[in-house]
Amino acid sequence: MAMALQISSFIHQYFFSTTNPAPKKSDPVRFGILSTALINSAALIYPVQAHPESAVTAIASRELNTAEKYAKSYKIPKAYGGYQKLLDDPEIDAIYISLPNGMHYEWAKKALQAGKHVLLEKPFTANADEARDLVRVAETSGKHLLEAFHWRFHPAARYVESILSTGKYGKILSTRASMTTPTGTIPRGKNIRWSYDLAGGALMDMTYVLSSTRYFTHAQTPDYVVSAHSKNYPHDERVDSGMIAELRFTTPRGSDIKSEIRADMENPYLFHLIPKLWELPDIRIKCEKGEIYFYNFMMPHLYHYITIKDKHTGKTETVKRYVPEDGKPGESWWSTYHYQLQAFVDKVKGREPEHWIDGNDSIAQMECIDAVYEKCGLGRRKGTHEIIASQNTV
Ligand SMILES: NC(=O)C1=CN([C@@H]2O[C@H](COP(=O)(O)OP(=O)(O)OC[C@H]3O[C@@H](n4cnc5c(N)ncnc54)[C@H](OP(=O)(O)O)[C@@H]3O)[C@@H](O)[C@H]2O)C=CC1
Ligand SMILES: O=C1OC[C@@H](O)[C@H](O)[C@H]1O
Repeated sequence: MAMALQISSFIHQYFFSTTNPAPKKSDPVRFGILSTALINSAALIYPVQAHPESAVTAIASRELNTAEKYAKSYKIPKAYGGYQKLLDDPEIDAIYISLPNGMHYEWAKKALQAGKHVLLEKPFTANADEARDLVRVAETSGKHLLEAFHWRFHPAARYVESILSTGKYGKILSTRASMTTPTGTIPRGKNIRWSYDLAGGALMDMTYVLSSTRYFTHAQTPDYVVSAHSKNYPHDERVDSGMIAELRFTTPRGSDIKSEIRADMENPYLFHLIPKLWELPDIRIKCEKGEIYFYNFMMPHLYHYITIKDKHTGKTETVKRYVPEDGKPGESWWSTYHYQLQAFVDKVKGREPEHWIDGNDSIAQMECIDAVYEKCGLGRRKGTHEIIASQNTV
């Protein structure tokens, strides 16, 4: 189902950004994009079209020809054959990195060292060691670095967070987060999600399940991982096509919170016949005095609902939040990516964004991912540069 969401998001983004083009201000944040990845248009190019203070100035691909074709089709002024060439361009302020997971660390580090701000796709890096080093480099560079957990910037996510922050429903007891896509929607083989060398795998790709769990519980790293079971890709047993795990967290919001997560890139069909298209990414949060359920937390701009059950009264309320409640900037058609862009531009411009994800949060997220991979026996993921280095020493 995740793929269907992705396609809907492209259409949504294309439609609303082309019908709401923003007149540009004189000094936009000039983005360069590393790679011609599929996600670029939904995550950055279309949101930029509808945003007054940003511009996509350059695209880089491994091949110049690919970059040129891409630049032409999206009306991007400059095209580079080679990622470093784009980083060397002094007319670029910020880099959006949509490279395969295993390449995030290397190129984010190079971008920061070239004096650029960085919007880095999830997962932040291949593992926590890389995350720690990258955050250190960002701090030294004085540039901003943001992990592109777009969903957290949307008013629906902000709303769930605000309910929990009131403490009305007491301590959190347990959470259950899930993200799946039916078998066949990510075709086996070439897709980066199946490559060990590019740090693919279900938990890496559908890392939203840990992100949502950690965000709403205010958790950093788990006290321990109770269990973790991977379903392995038959063509490369080091890659998880699915992952189920149970973690325990102690946080300001609860002690020994039981958190279950499930990610599956090959979700079996119901009765071997029906793809479970209704299984959108969701999270259930059980508290002492109530229960909150957030359906489609990952792309809430397309559709979502939030149910809040009060254990005391027995009443259940259903809420949808497509715009911020308090008059803050936002339109009903703004996607998670648009909100994310707004926050990123605010930060670069020296304004206080509505929401932000700091480096320590991204480090803790990668520590959780490492812990789950260790527990299931697959071991922490390796970065592409690490794999190449180990091959060269053999
Ligand atoms: N925020 C979100 O909603 C989403 C985020 N993502 C994240 O974005 C990133 C990109 O995902 P996706 O758009 O599916 O990626 P794609 O597979 O569409 O693109 C990846 C790009 O990376 C470049 N690349 C460099 N080296 C390699 C290599 N060895 N093999 C393959 N590609 C290579 C290629 O660009 P070129 O040839 O131009 O150099 C390629 O087009 C991932 O980190 C993913 O987790 C993905 C989907 C949604
Ligand atoms: O980040 C993502 O969001 C949508 C999914 O379809 C995709 O696999 C993943 O990379």
